[in-house]
Amino acid sequence: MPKYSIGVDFGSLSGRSVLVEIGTGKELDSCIFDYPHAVMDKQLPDGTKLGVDWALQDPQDYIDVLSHTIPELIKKTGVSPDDIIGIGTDFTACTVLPVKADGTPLCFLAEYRSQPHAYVKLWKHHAAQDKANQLNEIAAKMGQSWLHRYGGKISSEWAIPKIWQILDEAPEIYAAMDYFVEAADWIIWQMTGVQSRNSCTAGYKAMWNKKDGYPSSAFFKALDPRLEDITTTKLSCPVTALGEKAGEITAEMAKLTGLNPGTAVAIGNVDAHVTIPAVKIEGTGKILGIMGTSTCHVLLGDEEKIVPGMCGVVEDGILPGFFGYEAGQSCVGDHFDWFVKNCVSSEYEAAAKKEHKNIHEYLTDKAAMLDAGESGLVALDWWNGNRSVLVDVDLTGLMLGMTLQTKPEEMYRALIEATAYGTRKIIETFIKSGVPIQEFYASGGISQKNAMAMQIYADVINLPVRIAGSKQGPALGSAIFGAVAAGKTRGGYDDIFQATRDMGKLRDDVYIPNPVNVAVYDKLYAEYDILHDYFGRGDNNAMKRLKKIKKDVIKAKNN
Ligand SMILES: Nc1ncnc2c1ncn2[C@@H]1O[C@H](COP(=O)(O)OP(=O)(O)O)[C@@H](O)[C@H]1O
Ligand SMILES: O=C(CO)[C@@H](O)[C@@H](O)COP(=O)(O)O
Repeated sequence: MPKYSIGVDFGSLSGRSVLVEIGTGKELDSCIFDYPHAVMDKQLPDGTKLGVDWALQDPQDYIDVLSHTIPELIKKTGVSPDDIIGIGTDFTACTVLPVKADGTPLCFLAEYRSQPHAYVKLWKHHAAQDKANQLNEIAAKMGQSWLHRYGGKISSEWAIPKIWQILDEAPEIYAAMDYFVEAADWIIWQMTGVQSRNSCTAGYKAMWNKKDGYPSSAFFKALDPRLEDITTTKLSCPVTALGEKAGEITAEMAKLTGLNPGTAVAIGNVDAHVTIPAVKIEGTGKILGIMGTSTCHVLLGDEEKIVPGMCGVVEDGILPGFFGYEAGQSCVGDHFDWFVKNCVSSEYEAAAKKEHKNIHEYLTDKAAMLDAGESGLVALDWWNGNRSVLVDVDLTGLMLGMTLQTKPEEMYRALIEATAYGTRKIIETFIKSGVPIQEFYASGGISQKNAMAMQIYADVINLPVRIAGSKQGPALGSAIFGAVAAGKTRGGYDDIFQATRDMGKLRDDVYIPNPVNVAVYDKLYAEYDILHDYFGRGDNNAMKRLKKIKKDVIKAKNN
């Protein structure tokens, strides 16, 4: 009798569950649940206004993903819960929330319902940039040795800038929280009844290291004396390595999901990192881009190398025995989404409808008729800041070369190309720093939906591009970890590498660079490079000045 594992992928706007056969990786079915509160970036449900660059979520939506998708999956597939032996989950990160000692989120308590700082701060909450700047300055001044593991700069997306923002702006929330936890770990807590912290988010997002632990209390004290004991209070909890079992489904969670109590639950994981086994990567030289709303790049290395502007290098941070590297682009599909929502005429909308295409497909088909370089456009991919290699969320978008003849499909293509240039910058930085890369693997929505974009990536980075065999890369990866949590004696695996070989999937087709396009894109990339350094490395801080003017005006308007 085959055994099964469930993988649940908690994305930025929805959660997806997939039921997978252990041993083959065959996906029987999947279910999706859109978060009712989506991303709160303007106001809370009661109308409380949020500031510029805020992005919050309501953790009830995560529980609703489990209670909707898992029973539906069991019903649709007809698989008996007796044969579902494991479950794994992955989350966006750093997506963090303040909770009480029993795991209750502060935002569930009536007294904090109108307090923005009581909610989940989503990974793309960028309002703690001033804290990140101060942290980076102090860490550099104090010669903190861990800073190099994060490419020399901590991002405002991460845990410490976010909790420091709470301490500064809402000290009562800081005092009221017993723990500050990643949503990746909170959901595991809800499922098993036990708190755990996974090595991936602790390592990449909270500066924890397998050998050295967290930065010293002297460092936290230098940030703010009130943070001195943070690692033994709000962050305290032993860190567990990926691939371990976190616990088992509780009776209460069994009632909610239809799973059997006692089903093995894998330790929490991150949507990008968890996808490595899903695409059969079990060694070095292959960089994986999870291309959706944003792109996260993950890669295995044999040694710890210092790579400027990477998000981090964490020992065992992706697979045991390797140094896991992460880099990323804060906005990829979001660029295209912004464009189709704001810059396409009703004439185009109507034409797309007539051809029974969605607007992305319509624009892509038109853009695919163009040759590389034909539009005369070049864009910077910073509509949501720059995560790597500049690590600066205050950078903004730019498109150069527009004329009265410029068409929407040309701009759409220029935005796709810009994200490919951003990826090339990241790849070149890794290679220059001694981390070898020979192939690009792609997973996530865009890798499945847009063949033109994938060919552009192959041409811009001049590397073969391989595509994930599953439309649900992260969820499949989570299910693989779920099978490992169950263990061999229950019908799963003891070894993540064997599970990867058996259950990971890649498509047979490969995008091979076209030499004619490679030559044109080399020239365009040279232009991108000049603009990248001019606007991104301080020669011209116009983007920051504009943002400052905007913030001041909005603040005055709201007062
Ligand atoms: N055909 C397409 N070509 C390019 N981008 C697309 C296309 N269809 C949707 N997108 C973009 O893909 C993103 C969603 O990616 P997906 O992987 O499904 O979600 P998530 O990042 O939330 O996991 C959106 O930002 C959307 O703009
Ligand atoms: O930053 C990370 C992982 O480190 C991602 O979780 C974050 O970019 C969100 O990814 P999505 O684009 O929503 O899939």
